[in-house]
Amino acid sequence: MTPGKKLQGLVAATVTPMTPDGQINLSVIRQYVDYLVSEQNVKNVFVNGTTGEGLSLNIQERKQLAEEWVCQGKDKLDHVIIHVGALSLPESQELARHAAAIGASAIAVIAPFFFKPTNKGELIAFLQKVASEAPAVPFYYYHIPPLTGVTIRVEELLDGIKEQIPTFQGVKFSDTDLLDLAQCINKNEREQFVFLYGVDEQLLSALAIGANGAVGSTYNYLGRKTNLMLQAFAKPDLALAQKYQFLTGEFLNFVIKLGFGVAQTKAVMTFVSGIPMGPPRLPLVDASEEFIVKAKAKLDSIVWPDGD
Ligand SMILES: CC(=O)N[C@@H]([C@@H](O)[C@H](O)[C@H](O)CO)[C@@H](O)CC(=O)C(=O)O
Repeated sequence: MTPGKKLQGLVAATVTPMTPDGQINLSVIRQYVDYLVSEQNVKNVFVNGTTGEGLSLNIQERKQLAEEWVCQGKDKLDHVIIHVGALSLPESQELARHAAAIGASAIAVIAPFFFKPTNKGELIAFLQKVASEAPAVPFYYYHIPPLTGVTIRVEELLDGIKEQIPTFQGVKFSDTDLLDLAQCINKNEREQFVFLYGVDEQLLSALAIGANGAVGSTYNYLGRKTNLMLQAFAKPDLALAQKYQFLTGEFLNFVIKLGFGVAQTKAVMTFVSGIPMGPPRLPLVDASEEFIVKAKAKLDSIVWPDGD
């Protein structure tokens, strides 16, 4: 890992490999790291998040996964961000201390979503209690209202947050409310915070507004293509960047209509990378054979601007 290197560009929201009988499968993580770096040109990972089924794992499993990613990512990955959010504050704090002890690059925390914070003060109080357990580790708020139901606007959250959470580094913004994102970026005049966008099918819009990078599930297997979109945007060659966004959108639009979530991401990642990611954990169920056949045919049919 590269301490001090600014987090930008793509971050793969990793899936959690599992054995056919549903145990976490640490043995393929080394291969997974090598695949992301060499085949997808992605050198940052977000572990135990939504795609990683973090909230469906027990504390022990989450710690083992965090350790394996940090260990295998050493000298290969730039950033290993560990999601340590949990419904129970002491569990979240324990995971934060653990992430700090193993040398994670950063931690992130989702809003608690059973008993939900109802205002900014309650949410910040929870985040602060977790962040303070890892006082030397950069901290990200993981905003994903479609799943948490916590809709407190990030723009509001940012005011004065650094005073309460000195390690606050930025936001993983997994929402379609680009007005909120734009207001956050507009407030970030001194560029002290990092905004990583989490809705892969509309990343280009977020880049135009000023997002620094992205965390998402598709960067596991479309990282190389999305990196080409980032390059085109930076050039700037907007028409080329749009072409990449339209094509990833075409794939996602197709699979979303079939029913697309973490189980399906595991299946796609398995057939694209050749690494067995295994089944998801209940209540999620395996992607159907029909889904796999159709998704593979769709992905194979796409002709990318780089000729692939
Ligand atoms: C709801 C959801 O799973 N969103 C994904 C996206 O990458 C999503 O899979 C993609 O945009 C396709 O819809 C990420 O934001 C989640 C994520 O980064 C994570 O796993 O922590």
